[in-house]
Amino acid sequence: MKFRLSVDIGGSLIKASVFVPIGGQSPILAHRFKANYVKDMSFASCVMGEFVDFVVSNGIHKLVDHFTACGGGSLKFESYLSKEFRLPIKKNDEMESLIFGLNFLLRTFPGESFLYLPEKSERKPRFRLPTFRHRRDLFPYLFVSMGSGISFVHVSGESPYSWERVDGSSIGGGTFWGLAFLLTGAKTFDELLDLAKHGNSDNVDLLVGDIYGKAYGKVGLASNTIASCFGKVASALQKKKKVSDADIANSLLKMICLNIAQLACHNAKRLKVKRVVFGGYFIRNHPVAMAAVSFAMKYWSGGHVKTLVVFGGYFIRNHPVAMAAVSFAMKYWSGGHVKTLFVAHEGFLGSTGCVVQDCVSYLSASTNLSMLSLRLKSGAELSEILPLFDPRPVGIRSYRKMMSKVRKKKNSSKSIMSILYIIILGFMHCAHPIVRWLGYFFYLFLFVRRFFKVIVKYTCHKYSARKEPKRSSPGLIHHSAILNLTQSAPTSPSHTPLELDTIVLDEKEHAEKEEVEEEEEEEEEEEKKEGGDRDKQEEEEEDIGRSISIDELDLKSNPFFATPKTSSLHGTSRHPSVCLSALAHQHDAKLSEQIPSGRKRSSSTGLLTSHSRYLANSIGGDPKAVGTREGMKMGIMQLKAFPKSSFALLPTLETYEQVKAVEAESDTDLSEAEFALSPEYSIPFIKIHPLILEQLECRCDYCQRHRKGKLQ
Ligand SMILES: Nc1ncnc2c1ncn2[C@@H]1O[C@H](COP(=O)(O)OP(=O)(O)OP(=O)(O)O)[C@@H](O)[C@H]1O
Ligand SMILES: CC(C)(CO)[C@@H](O)C(=O)NCCC(=O)O
Repeated sequence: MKFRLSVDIGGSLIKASVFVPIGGQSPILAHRFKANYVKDMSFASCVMGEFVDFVVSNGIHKLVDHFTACGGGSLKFESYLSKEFRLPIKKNDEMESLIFGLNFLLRTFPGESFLYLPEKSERKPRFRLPTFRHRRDLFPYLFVSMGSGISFVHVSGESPYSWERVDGSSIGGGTFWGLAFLLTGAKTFDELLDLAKHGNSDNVDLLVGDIYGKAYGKVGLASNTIASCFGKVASALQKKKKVSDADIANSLLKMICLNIAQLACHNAKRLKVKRVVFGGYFIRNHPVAMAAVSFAMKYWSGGHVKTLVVFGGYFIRNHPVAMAAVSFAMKYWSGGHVKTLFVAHEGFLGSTGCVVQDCVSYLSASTNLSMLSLRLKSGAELSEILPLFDPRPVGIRSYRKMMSKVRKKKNSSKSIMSILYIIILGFMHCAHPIVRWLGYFFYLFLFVRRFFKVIVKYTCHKYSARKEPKRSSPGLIHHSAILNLTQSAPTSPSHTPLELDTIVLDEKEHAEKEEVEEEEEEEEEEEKKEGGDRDKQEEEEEDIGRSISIDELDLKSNPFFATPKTSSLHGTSRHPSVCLSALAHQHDAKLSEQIPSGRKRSSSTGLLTSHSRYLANSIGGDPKAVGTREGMKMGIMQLKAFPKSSFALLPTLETYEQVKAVEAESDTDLSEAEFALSPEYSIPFIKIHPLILEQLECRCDYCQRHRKGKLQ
């Protein structure tokens, strides 16, 4: 799997996403970018050259063999870009990429969409939502792309072709940008947002109360409802009153957002859709915009449309005023029936869609979105949106430079300190004996500390050398996970195992592999049909692969995990370890094939621990966290990401309460998470949750002895 570069070249901005596979060409890169992820960058369209410079100076164009592009600029700048990068461009449709990216993000990443509820908690107004795992929860919806201009797209399904652009508005982000620059002294977009945050639109807008003196109750207009945007300005200027830039920016932002939300509401009503999703860089997590759009949606739907609104777009950009205004507006106009959602990667929907589509088409044209989501999650992590116009500290090469600077600095400060120590040592001879002895003790302390540091460093080095070496490194599990995209969704335990050592670099090789695998699968199926005994075995295996919900596990009455007594008796993670290692013995042959050489231990528990660490590594987690609360959290997040699997990372989960506690702490809803043996890996013990082992009546010595003891 190679790097992927995608760009969305819009009317105002260029958004780029780079897919970085784990264990990339540079070890620094692999270290810096722990796992596969899509990294976002953005540039103003007017600085197309700057974008090209960024890609070229960081050598990103050398890491890819082509790049994908969407948006109007992908057509306009096609020949310019392909000449600069000396790479072929694959052009994707703008709307198609936006929808693809949005569906992918909403269906894949928990917390991608969030409610903005400033009235609930001022300190933490965001309420992150889980993924839309079920299609019925999401489709159909109305997507509002808030870019330079506004597009309203009706999305009826997951396929990238199930959409129709039903409306548009030329009053959008570009309008705000242009008018705000005209009307205020702001020089950058960020300045504008800052102004809007501190402004008060009531000083500029004419309210119903300003006209009526109170509410116009007969037609349902509250006194604080805006009767006319900027309606106070003319009279204020006539009276030679100054209108502040902040108030103008705040009012303008609200005006445009309210207009967009109003159109969205009318379109939603017309199309009878229940959900409206807003995206585009214009919103850009900006609280004023989000709040304004939310308010408008609520107002204009008149409370009749139960609407789930997801706002995106860089315009809003985490801005508390915009988010509050949108949320308020949506609630107001819908009579409380509208849920206003914002998306975290709003500005990068197109480029993310492109990069993900590119991964899909590279591997297999038939791979569907949900499969990709599932697979990417094995190592995927979306980076935070990086600041605009400041690509320097984030580039690959710049990172290398940065690191070498840090190293140089460290080295020079070390040598200065050593010289200082020698000088002090010289002076100490002339000092009072007490001071001298204190000095000697201090030096002894420094020496001992250094000694331990060296030991720790040596062990860590040994460990990290294991962590990210060339082939057969744990990190490569991600490669495999991605490569497995082409295989059908795992349904039976006999599913093809992951090949940790294989990186398929070209489609041809991959296609050949696939053919062989398909043949093997067919053969296996025929064999199974032959023997009745085998049928039985198959049934058993199917049962193991069955998904079990956490509630089904009835953990409270589970003798192993329900009482604290059990945990004190067997230590925190002994039992699962023993169970797991018993299973490990059963599958020893397979294990020895799959655990990288030199990692096998004589003790089965040791084997398990090493394997848990190995697994932690491979999912981009902290191996030191295995068996700790952090490890638990990570495991839970992982369970969420792989709904059909469970991990050995969870052996310390002893009680249902504990699961619940971690669930609450990690802001994850586990009610839908399924705990089951995953058939994707041929190493079953990795995937077995200790709680499930118990359910499955594990036949390992330890469990059997324990059961006997209980019976007696
Ligand atoms: N730093 C910024 N500089 C310029 N505009 C910004 C910035 N941050 C947010 N914006 C807003 O984002 C808008 C652009 O949004 P977006 O990138 O989604 O649209 P686009 O793709 O350029 O346009 P279109 O989709 O209409 O072709 C701008 O018009 C502006 O309102
Ligand atoms: C032209 C696009 C689609 C380019 O992204 C966008 O800016 C837009 O939807 N503008 C509004 C055009 C209209 O009035 O329908």
